Amino acid sequence: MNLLDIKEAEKRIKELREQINYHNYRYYVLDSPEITDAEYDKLMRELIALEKKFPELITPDSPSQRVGGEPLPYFERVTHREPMISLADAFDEGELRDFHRRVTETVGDNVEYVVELKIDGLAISLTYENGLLATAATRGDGIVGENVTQNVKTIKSVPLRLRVPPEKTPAIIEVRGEVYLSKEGFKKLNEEREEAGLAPFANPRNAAAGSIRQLDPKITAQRPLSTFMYALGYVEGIEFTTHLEVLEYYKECGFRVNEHIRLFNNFDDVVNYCMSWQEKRHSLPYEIDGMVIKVNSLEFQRILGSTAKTPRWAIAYKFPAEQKES
Ligand SMILES: NC(=O)c1cc2c(N)ncc(C(N)=O)c2s1
Repeated sequence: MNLLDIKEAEKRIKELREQINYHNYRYYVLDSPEITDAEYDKLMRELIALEKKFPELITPDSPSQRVGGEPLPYFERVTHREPMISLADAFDEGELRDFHRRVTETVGDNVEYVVELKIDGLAISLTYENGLLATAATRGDGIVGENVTQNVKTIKSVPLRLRVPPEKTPAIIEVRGEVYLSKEGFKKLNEEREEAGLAPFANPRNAAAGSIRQLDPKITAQRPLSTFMYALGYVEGIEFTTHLEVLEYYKECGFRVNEHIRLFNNFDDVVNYCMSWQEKRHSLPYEIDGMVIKVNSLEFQRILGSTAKTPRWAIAYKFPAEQKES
């Protein structure tokens, strides 16, 4: 095997890695593939064959590294650099307006809010070091979570490397969001479980949690999990001034960010938007259990701070429980 072979292989492996990562991004993040599954599989087969021949050329962001390794005996614990907060709940319009009044008493009337859907899945924290996915952890108790990196790497909407240029790549960033199963994916999974004589999952949230907290990544890899990223944890090497900027940056990085996120500068619109989703949510392809309202300015978030348990700059509006069809 002469030096030329290895140099040629290295060039071709880099090309294939970038092409396949791009096509994963197109299919799983933008939901608009450019090639057929057969063409994608062909690229994957060529990459795996080349990496088999030249294992020293395998890199951590190679799409071949997504398919899980051996089952783990247990999950290691991970301490979040920045705690994962839990939100206070508002159950009606009055409680929403109380939140707004408390905010304006502290930062004044000129405040913008970002309003987002509250995805009914499992919270996750992804730590990228110099642009590479280093650790994925569950929320746990907010301070310490479980290391589920091998499982999260099987989720194709999670980039193994941030899709931004080096000058926009932070040394460290904790990207937070939700892993979820679509209503369709949940239904199909439960049909498979019933056929296999296994107990069905009660709801998509339990199914997502059960799929991520699997010790065997090959089982996780078979589950149609997806993600929406929506919050920032610890970050080093990049500055943001608003929450909306963080979400725009996440899109540049190649994360899935929910399309129904809106910015409002008056609270009546916030309330109307939240109420409008009480019925509309039934037409969504995934489950939500409410809305999340956040002060957009990160400076105002710092001024408002947090109570012992929850931020003063955000609140969850929970939809009233529905009568289950009997
Ligand atoms: N516990 C939390 O802080 C959050 C939980 C959730 C959730 N389940 N879905 C969406 C958001 C969001 N868009 O911010 C948040 S924030």
